[in-house]
Amino acid sequence: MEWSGQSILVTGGAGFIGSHTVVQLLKQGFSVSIIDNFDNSAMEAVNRVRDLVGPKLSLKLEFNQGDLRSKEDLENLFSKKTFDAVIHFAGLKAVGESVAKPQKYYDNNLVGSINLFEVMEKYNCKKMVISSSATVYGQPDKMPCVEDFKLQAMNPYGRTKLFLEEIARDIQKAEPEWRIVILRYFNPVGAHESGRIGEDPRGIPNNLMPYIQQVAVGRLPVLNVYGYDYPTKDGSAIRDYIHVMDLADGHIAALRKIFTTKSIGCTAYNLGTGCGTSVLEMVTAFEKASGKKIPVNMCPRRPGDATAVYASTKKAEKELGWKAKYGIEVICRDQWNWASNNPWGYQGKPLN
Ligand SMILES: NC(=O)c1ccc[n+]([C@@H]2O[C@H](COP(=O)([O-])OP(=O)(O)OC[C@H]3O[C@@H](n4cnc5c(N)ncnc54)[C@H](O)[C@@H]3O)[C@@H](O)[C@H]2O)c1
Ligand SMILES: O=c1ccn([C@@H]2O[C@H](COP(=O)(O)OP(=O)(O)O[C@H]3O[C@H](CO)[C@H](O)[C@H](O)[C@H]3O)[C@@H](O)[C@H]2O)c(=O)[nH]1
Repeated sequence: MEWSGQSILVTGGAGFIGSHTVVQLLKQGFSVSIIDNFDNSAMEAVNRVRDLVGPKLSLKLEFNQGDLRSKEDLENLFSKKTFDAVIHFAGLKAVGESVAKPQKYYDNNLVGSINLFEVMEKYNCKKMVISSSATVYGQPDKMPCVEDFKLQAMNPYGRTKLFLEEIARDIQKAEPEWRIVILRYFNPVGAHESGRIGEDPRGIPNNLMPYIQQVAVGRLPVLNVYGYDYPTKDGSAIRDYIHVMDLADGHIAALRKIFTTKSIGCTAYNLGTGCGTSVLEMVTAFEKASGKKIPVNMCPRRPGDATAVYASTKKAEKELGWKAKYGIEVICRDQWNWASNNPWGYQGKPLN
């Protein structure tokens, strides 16, 4: 079967990873429909995706404001158009908020996903790429994380990802016609090389890179480094930071696999680089890329954080033919390009 030129529904396509993936999908010749409720994104991101791909490819992009928790919104979409596959990004992702408001996370991430499965089944669209996370490995005793490790969630957000994976496996087992690829992202960072689209979190960022970025542009005074007594080379924790454009290409590789492999079943792949970088190494790399000093405040460990998490990349390399191209220098260069051109994100100026 041909695997490009088809019609793809992207849930959460206005968000950070979704917007970058939509650019790559359009460039590869796919037609794209987005559904997003702007819970954590803005129309400006979609407008900029259109600018980046140009007027001709923009004709192949359709935006629908809608919520996966509303079956009516999904019915409206599927009854009007035939989709060859769905890439499912839509979801809430803040670990701390999920601990404080677990129902909100189960409702949004699981009810929304179950609605999506039901409507896809009804309209006989049974090919899907799902966003999961390295968080489903919990705190493994061995590194790198291999796809067949025991899965274990540490908080409500992580449980929504783990349950979503299990739901997908059960549905595919019951109805073998489904072809599903689950992608477990490690730490997605960086931005499109144009500096036009990037990550724009609401409120004070929880994650390292957006926080460093906001210190560099003067929105925040100092970076709190959570943990300086880990058993690592410099005492700070280690993660596998992956460029969002590498991730976007990983989704194209997953689609190719789905369209060309009848027997794919429901298969999970790590999307990471296989390289670990410490918090302090990342600070130094960002200072070098930006020419800005990032003041740091050494703090106690953040509860629930692991010492070191990085991916085994062998399965994705072998079976998807995909490998990350970019390291932390390019990540920091592109993140700084986005930050310096858009110090206040898509809103353009501080919100009062
Ligand atoms: N960024 C990360 O660190 C990371 C790591 C691992 C996994 N993930 C997963 O990848 C996916 C994408 O993450 P992201 O970083 O692009 O997040 P994001 O918040 O930037 O994008 C998610 C998008 O989904 C939309 N959305 C949320 N709930 C919705 C709903 N019910 N209906 C319609 N739209 C809805 C939001 O408005 C947003 O545009 C998420 O499922 C997330 O859990 C992200
Ligand atoms: O202001 C900050 C923010 C983070 N960190 C440290 O930086 C490292 C990375 O933290 P992030 O919050 O950026 O990322 P995590 O690895 O904790 O988790 C992220 O990536 C995971 C996948 O591995 C999950 O998807 C999770 O939901 C997502 O938040 C951690 O050691 C953390 O303690 C700081 O020192 N200061």
